Amino acid sequence: MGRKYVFDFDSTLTQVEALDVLAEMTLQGRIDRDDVIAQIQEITNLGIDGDISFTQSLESRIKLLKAHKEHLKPLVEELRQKISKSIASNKEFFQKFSDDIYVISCGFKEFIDPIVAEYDIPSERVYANTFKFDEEGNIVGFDETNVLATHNGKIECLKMLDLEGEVQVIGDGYSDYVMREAGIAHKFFAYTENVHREKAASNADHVAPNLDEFLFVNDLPRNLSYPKNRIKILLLENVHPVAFDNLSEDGFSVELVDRSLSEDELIERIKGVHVLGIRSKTQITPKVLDAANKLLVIGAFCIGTTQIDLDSCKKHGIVVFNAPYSNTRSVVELALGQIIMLMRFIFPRNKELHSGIWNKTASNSHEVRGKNLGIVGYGNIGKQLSVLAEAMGMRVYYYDIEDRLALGNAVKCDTLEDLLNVSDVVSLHIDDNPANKNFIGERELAQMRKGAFLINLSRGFVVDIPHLVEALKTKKLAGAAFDVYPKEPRKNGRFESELQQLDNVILTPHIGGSTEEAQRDIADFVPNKIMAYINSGNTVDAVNFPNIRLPKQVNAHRFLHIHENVPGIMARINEVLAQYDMNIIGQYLSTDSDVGYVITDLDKDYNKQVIKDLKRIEHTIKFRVLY
Ligand SMILES: NC(=O)C1=CN([C@@H]2O[C@H](COP(=O)(O)OP(=O)(O)OC[C@H]3O[C@@H](n4cnc5c(N)ncnc54)[C@H](O)[C@@H]3O)[C@@H](O)[C@H]2O)C=CC1
Ligand SMILES: O=C(O)C(=O)COP(=O)(O)O
Repeated sequence: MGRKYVFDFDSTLTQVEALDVLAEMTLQGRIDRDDVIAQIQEITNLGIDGDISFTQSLESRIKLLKAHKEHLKPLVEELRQKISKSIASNKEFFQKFSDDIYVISCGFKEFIDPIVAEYDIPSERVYANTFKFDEEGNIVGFDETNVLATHNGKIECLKMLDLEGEVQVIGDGYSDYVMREAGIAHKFFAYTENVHREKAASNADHVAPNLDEFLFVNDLPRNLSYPKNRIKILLLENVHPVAFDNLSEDGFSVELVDRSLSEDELIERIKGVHVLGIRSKTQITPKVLDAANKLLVIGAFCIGTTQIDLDSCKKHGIVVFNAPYSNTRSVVELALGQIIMLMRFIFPRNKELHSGIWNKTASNSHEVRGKNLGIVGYGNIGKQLSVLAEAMGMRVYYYDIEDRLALGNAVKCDTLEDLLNVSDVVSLHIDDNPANKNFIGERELAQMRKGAFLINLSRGFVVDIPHLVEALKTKKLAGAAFDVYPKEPRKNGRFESELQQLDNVILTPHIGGSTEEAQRDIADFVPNKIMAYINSGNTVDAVNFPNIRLPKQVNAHRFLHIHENVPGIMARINEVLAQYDMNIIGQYLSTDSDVGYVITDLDKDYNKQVIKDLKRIEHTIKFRVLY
């Protein structure tokens, strides 16, 4: 005996409560509009949660509404735009199971019928109230003889229907749950895509954050093979809240942690996590990756990626993205500020004055105009600094191991020594490659001008700190500004460094890229990359993986196969597909020396056994099905 599916309408099939929308329309232009809308919403909620009788709730709302027949057409138009997202994307289910789907709603047939008709639910399977109109077409009441106008009317309604087979109820409210409580329905799915009502959720057999989850649990035809709410995302290190919004709005289950986690903590937390978001502090080691049984992608919500073992990630089929541009401007602005602060000895003056000492002096204070700025590492940050520093009248010299075109009037130095010899300020912007450890050591410090300044906003290990301390103490250098350190704490609290208490040394706690603007931009950039990979397999801009931009696939399944790059895998994949008579409508391959990434788009229906066979192909690292 088949199953029957009983759907609620308001806030389940649509994102909204239709009577609230109607109120917005009818009350337009009235000065007490906001008050009346608030009253209506409150009454709606009281009714849904069963705190007042439904008839009472309906009567009061209709009275406040003052609606007219003519409002119904625009109302339906509006509701059409407000179909719940996962309902709209699973139209096929409604079409295929049309005979088994019912709507039982305490709303009104006048607006429900036209909406659900588009989902192949005919009027005779829609059970709802009907309006009463006066001669002028004003809505003055409702058919009071309808059971759905009474308290717990849904129970009576479903009883009268006397449906055969297992009855499943899908709705957002307690008034839907009561059908299950009364024993007429067999299962109640609390539908939370639009609103989470605790009273319904806590009583439900299953909480369905969307229709994908409901269809998945029942193994029914669906648009997504795996519901997004089952994809777990763990975001560490206090990433900007917009990242949470972006990812949860797309349907993922997102958890936030405001600090970095140690290896042991991460090993504990990473199980079952599909997407991990980190910043510069979290170390992703092979041990962490071994524990990451579900991990598909890591988002570095920063520029640097050496905290991540990129090769191990690749071997595990884990794709890594970063945000290479979002915080560059913020770093540049801080560097500019530090150049001025250092050359004017502002921090020593500031410290003196805070401790009650007035020391007005021009000694050693200089304008930055006409001074030589040496930029080491002429990449995204170095180049921007070059342009802005020239705008302040500085003469820019730069050194890079790669050939980099000079911007403006900047002068390229052939050797680091040339740059160090000529610069009044040296600013380090080389990348976080471990080969850059102690890049500025005793010899390089000796090559700097007497009385020069050193700025490091790149990575702490790039400078040999004991030798720098020596150079500062002996006054070889007149000052330094450091934002990064060889050892940085995982969370806010105590910090110790040999650079503390030195004259004219500005210390900041790795905040070069920590501005609202930069973090906000990263919170869009990285989630977009993550979503593009999870939702369609795109790896454009991945830092450790063959890059591939895929076309949007409509009406097809997409198989993503990651394997070790050894000869013959592609042929094996296609052999398996041929065995199952699968029609390939598109196939894309991208490889690097270690891995191959094959994406195959196929006609709709397929034998599930094919997945097992594809996973069994030797050298397979990961396999995933989309749609
Ligand atoms: N303090 C903070 O909050 C932030 C720090 N950073 C750090 O800033 C640094 C620079 O970032 P981007 O400009 O985006 O990197 P980038 O990759 O665009 O540029 C780095 C440049 O350094 C050059 N380079 C590398 N090693 C070198 C060497 N030994 N000698 C000379 N040149 C060398 C590269 O060829 C490249 O042109 C990175 O280490 C990054 O992690 C980035 C953002 C925020
Ligand atoms: O972007 C980078 O590489 C940085 O150093 C900034 O890191 P953060 O996001 O502040 O941990």
